[in-house]
Amino acid sequence: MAKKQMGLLVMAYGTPYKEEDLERYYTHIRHGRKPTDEMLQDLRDRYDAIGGISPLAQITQDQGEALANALNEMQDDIEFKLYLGLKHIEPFVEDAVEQMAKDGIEEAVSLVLAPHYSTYSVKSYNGRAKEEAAKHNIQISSVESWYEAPGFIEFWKEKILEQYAKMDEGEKDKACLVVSAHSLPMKILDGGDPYPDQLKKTAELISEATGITQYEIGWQSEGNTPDPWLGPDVQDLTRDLYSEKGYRSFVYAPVGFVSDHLEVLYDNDYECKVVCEELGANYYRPEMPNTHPTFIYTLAGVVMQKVKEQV
Ligand SMILES: CC1=C(CCC(=O)O)c2cc3nc(cc4[nH]c(cc5[nH]c(cc1n2)c(C)c5CCC(=O)O)c(CCC(=O)O)c4C)C(CCC(=O)O)=C3C
Ligand SMILES: [Fe+2]
Repeated sequence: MAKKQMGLLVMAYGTPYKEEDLERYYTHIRHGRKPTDEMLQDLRDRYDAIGGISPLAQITQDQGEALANALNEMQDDIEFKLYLGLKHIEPFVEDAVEQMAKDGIEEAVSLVLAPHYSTYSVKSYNGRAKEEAAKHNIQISSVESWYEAPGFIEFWKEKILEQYAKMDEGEKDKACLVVSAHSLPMKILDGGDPYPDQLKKTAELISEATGITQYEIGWQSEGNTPDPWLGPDVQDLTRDLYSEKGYRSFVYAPVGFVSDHLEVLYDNDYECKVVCEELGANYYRPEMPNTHPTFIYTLAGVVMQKVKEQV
């Protein structure tokens, strides 16, 4: 029997491919408003600090391919065909859906490479995908979140414990795990957005799995806008925990992200590290999921479950 063809729409934030892309990328993030020269320079400096451009473009591509391969390996009924759709640079989410239509795809499943659901992130990705899909009569079923998938927790457990294994017992007693995600404007809370509760749940599950009870939730990478953003910011949190709870080692687990990219390589590995150095505390940051098999097979399981719900 011929395999059924299904589109696999993998969506992610996107990043500049080369330095010249920076301005139009930032302008897209700002809903079409050009950043000032100062804002642009500030962003350029941050990319320069991580080596010029972000490794994210390649990692997203690799994650998509690894996921499609895993899905095609684990079952014989469906042939998944990968389409990458990005939020802020080409191939945009709409480009990916249009390509599906050109390829004759009638049915697809979509997944955002971000574990927690928010109106600002996952909802907007899936909304854009569905709007374009409707124009082409493509049926898309969308995974909405996977922040409590056992394999996802298992991945973080392994990587966090790898860091704790570097400490002696005395250091562990004064160590704090900082579980974080990208901050969002506080106005998301008005609509009852589940984002903060989902992060809390991920943190609780990691605590249960690792046995680490000294943990805190923080927010990071907040945007350059006048709105109030969800806090505490991980840098302020680090200072407060140092002085109020006596912690001397900090293990940062930015579980709202899945790749090595600017928000981790700069906001954690540079900014949080500087705070730790100023305080005289130890800085640790577990490896990100990237294309780790535990992570990829977890996503494959989540996608298959969504596909099965549809039949
Ligand atoms: C929820 C969320 C995620 C996680 C979920 C998901 O992945 O979808 C995420 C991820 C990412 N965000 C990224 C990059 C940026 N985000 C920005 C700005 C903003 N992000 C926001 C939200 C999120 N962002 C928001 C509400 C703004 C303010 C917009 C405004 O101004 O109204 C800016 C502008 C400058 C600045 O504010 O820093 C940049 C450069 C990169 C790529 C890094 C790389 O290239 O390696 C990644 C993975
Ligand atoms: Fe962002």
